[in-house]
Amino acid sequence: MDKLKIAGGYPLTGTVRISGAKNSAVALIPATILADSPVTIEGLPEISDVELLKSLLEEIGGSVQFSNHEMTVDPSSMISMPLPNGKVKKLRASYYLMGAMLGRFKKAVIGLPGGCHLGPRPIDQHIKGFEALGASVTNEQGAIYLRADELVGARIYLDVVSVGATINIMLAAVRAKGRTIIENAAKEPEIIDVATLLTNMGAKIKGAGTDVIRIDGVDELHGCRHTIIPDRIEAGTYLILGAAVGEGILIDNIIPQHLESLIAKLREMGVPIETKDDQVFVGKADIFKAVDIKTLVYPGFPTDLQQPFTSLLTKAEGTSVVTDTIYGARFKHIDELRRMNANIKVEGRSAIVSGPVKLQGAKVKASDLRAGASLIIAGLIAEGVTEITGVDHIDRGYSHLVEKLEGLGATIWREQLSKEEMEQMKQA
Ligand SMILES: CC(=O)N[C@H]1[C@@H](OP(=O)(O)OP(=O)(O)OC[C@H]2O[C@@H](n3ccc(=O)[nH]c3=O)[C@H](O)[C@@H]2O)O[C@H](CO)[C@@H](O)[C@@H]1O
Ligand SMILES: C=C(OP(=O)(O)O)C(=O)O
Repeated sequence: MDKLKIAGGYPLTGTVRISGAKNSAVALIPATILADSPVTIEGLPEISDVELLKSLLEEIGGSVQFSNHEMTVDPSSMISMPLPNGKVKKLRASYYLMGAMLGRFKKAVIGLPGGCHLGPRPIDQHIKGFEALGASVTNEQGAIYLRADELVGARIYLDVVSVGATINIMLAAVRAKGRTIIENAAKEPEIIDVATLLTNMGAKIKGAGTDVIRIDGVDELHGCRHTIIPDRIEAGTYLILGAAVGEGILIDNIIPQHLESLIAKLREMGVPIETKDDQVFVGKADIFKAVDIKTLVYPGFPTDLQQPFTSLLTKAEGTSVVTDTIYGARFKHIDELRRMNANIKVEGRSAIVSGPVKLQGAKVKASDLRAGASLIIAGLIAEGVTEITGVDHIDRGYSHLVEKLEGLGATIWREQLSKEEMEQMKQA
């Protein structure tokens, strides 16, 4: 296990290229289960969630080649192997194995997912969808058992707008009999990306990216080639980092429309931003104005950028209020930022940030993926050395992080945890 060290307080410049989207990748890879011949996905990020899903597909009999960001999955020899424990617990998106295996085999046994601890993360809407399609779903000792004689299209209204439930129901429905209509569907770009792959595989899907998705089931899906969309959350992280410590940073391979809410907030703070077709240039602000943010479903401000943005707000003049309406307890990074001299208090679903303060390097722990991103940004801002443990969370979602930051001129490196530190991590 590693820790990250950052010698902060220095300006960054240059160009950074954004990788393929984690939250697409983790759905596209399970979607390949539904095909009867090889599927190739180009532009995948090199992150541990992708590696875990690769080995889960291998566990169920798939043949998977992954090199140079390109994965080819031959699903023809897959079987509906039960996966009640093990790697499924290490990531959130293992829940997509439920929809994909149910769609293809009409049965699946999948352990309840892991992923970032952001407070309660129920999957009742996924289950509601599977049941509506005709599956029986039971929870036995922490694993979900799904079985159906046949899947039949249905009208499903999501009580909560959920990215995972929308995609999972789509995966189960593409090979069901007849029409499925998902109402109050999530509209995130990753949903369109998954629908595009499934359509290229022969599925009939209309309306992905709106709140009503219509799926007409087909008997078979075939192999194809697909290029993943860029990661808007990774791109957003570099935009925030560029605003915080950049003296001119160009972010390449980005879809600016996916980040309109963030770009608007950065401009409101006084950060100069120029958008081009697939690039965004972040200039240097002289002073930062305090702003309030409220996380919302897409196209609102993404909850996954709330934690990184909070680090930038420590530099703003005045009081900023950060409210997370998606995950009201997504504030585990705040105590760590306080160790670095941030002046933030949490009240209910909001963090109140007073600034500007001078952050100082400290030993801190990433409790989840975006808490890690927030601490990296804080470490780059802070005077002195910041040491971040919990790097395994960061590795779930940031491809080649150290190399990309070094490319911008940052002094950041990995060190192995000592035996003592490993012991402390286990006990925590
Ligand atoms: C792998 C992946 O794509 N992860 C993303 C996905 O997570 P994930 O798909 O798990 O998040 P959802 O969109 O499902 O969750 C949104 C909200 O709905 C609630 N909910 C969700 C499902 C359900 O059955 N019941 C229920 O009550 C959740 O607790 C949360 O408050 O979207 C989140 C919200 O944009 C992001 O933070 C995650 O990065
Ligand atoms: C919460 C996140 O991921 P996951 O849903 O995979 O835990 C995230 O990407 O910020």
